[in-house]
Amino acid sequence: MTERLLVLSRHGESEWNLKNLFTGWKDPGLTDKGVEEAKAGGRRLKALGISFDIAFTSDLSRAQRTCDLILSEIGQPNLETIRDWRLNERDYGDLSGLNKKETADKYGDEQVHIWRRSYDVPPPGGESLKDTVARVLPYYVETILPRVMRGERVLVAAHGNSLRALIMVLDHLDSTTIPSLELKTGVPLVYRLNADTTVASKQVLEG
Ligand SMILES: O=C(O)[C@@H](CO)OP(=O)(O)O
Repeated sequence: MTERLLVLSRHGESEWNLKNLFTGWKDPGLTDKGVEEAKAGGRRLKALGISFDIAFTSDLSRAQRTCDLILSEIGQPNLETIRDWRLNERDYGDLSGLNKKETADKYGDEQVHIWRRSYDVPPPGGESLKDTVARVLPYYVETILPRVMRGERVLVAAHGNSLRALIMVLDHLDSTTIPSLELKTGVPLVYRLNADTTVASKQVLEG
């Protein structure tokens, strides 16, 4: 039977997650805790006997490092890995590098929540989640999904919002339910798909 395994993981905690800064396409590295989170995710996958045929990650180092750490933990350090900007974090535009708390103090909690979690309101000069779906989804459908459907076991190590964009489609969330979906750093989500590409099962590998 074809396995159709798709594992998604947000990167481990980054330096800017720790400092509470809007990150987007900026490229901070992982903190020590982030490294540990990524390794722990790898260990949980290993404990389930999961291994991969191909990995995908973004153009950003926090996701690439997370991908490498997961693959090392499961004993596949040299696995073919494809990097693509379409898996990048949502571009935070003019907010990139600003402190989230200070920005909320300046513009109000409600406005900042709209910029952070609404479906179709972009932050100034940046991408909305809808814009992010518009680049992540074609990449998923054209490049990632065909591999899953032919039985390759696929790892995607990416970002909070590029994965929220993908999960919105996989889990049939809409613009009213997506705002409450939060992804923890370094926690792998194990999806198994049906022959019609819908989700057969989903497991959250939390510690
Ligand atoms: O700063 C970012 O790029 C993201 C992820 O850390 O922030 P948010 O929680 O607002 O989606």
